[in-house]
Amino acid sequence: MLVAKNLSKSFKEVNALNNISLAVQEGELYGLLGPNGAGKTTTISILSSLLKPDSGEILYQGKSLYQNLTESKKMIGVVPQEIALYEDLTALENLKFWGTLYGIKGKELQSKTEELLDFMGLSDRKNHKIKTYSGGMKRRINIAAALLHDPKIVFMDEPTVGIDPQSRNLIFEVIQELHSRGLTMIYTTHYMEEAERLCDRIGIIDEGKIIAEGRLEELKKSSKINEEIRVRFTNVQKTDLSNINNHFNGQLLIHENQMVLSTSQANTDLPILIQMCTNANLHLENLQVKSLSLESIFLELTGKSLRD
Ligand SMILES: Nc1ncnc2c1ncn2[C@@H]1O[C@H](COP(=O)(O)OP(=O)(O)OP(=O)(O)O)[C@@H](O)[C@H]1O
Repeated sequence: MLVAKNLSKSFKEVNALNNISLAVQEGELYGLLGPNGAGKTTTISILSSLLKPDSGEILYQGKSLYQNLTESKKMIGVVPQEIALYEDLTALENLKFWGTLYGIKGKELQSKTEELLDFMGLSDRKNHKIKTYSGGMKRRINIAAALLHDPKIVFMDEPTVGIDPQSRNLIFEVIQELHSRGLTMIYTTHYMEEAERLCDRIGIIDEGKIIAEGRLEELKKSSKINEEIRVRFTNVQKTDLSNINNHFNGQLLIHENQMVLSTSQANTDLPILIQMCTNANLHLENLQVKSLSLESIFLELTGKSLRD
């Protein structure tokens, strides 16, 4: 469906993309996972023709994007990170506005907007102004706007940023339904849980490069580590964990009251860890040994946390 070869892009001295190649099959949900500034938005802006690469090649169904720009654009839908809706218009008016831009008219526009409002579960609110919508509802209309012209491939740029967990689940349901209908999607996120839950295949991107790619099981198999020890403390400061951090150099992630140790030898590391916590007088609230997550794989590959 989509093949991109050796894409590079610089903004003055910032090397935003460095020789990125990827291929997405028809019907696939491909996740681009990476921290802020990794190059996700630049990648999808280039793949969707919003931005020209400095070098590289993009093919849709075997044909060059730029040699078939008009045809290719009809195949592409983009859900931008920023909400692209008029606050003072209703949801229906917004969708009609976007539909007109795509050249959809009359009865077709009417039925398409109604169908998408229904699909997004927002028919009963269609005549309310966008400014009365919650963040999650705006996101759903933003997704609907990208689907009006029946694209074959849709790019979604961090569609769950800044919304509550319930709205996030509704958006996941929408994406899973679109996936089951066979839509090809590229989904960017810096939340590893989303990539794990939704995506068929994941490309891990950092500093403008894809540093690992594959299905979740493949990524896990290729990693040297295989387990995570997750410890939640009742109350802990980063400095309380400095001895533990020094001992397990480079294997530890710390977020607020939680610490995650990535290891290939949980049997040996677990007793040492518990002993060190006892010595430091730390109160454990919860302890789990789990199989590897994407976050630990990212730590192993880059030496840093996805959330930095
Ligand atoms: N128009 C621009 N001008 C200058 N620098 C830019 C521009 N767009 C992106 N960059 C830089 O390119 C790099 C990649 O940015 P990009 O927005 O693609 O990352 P991202 O992974 O999407 O991050 P985020 O999750 O924060 O959106 C960053 O260093 C960013 O500052």
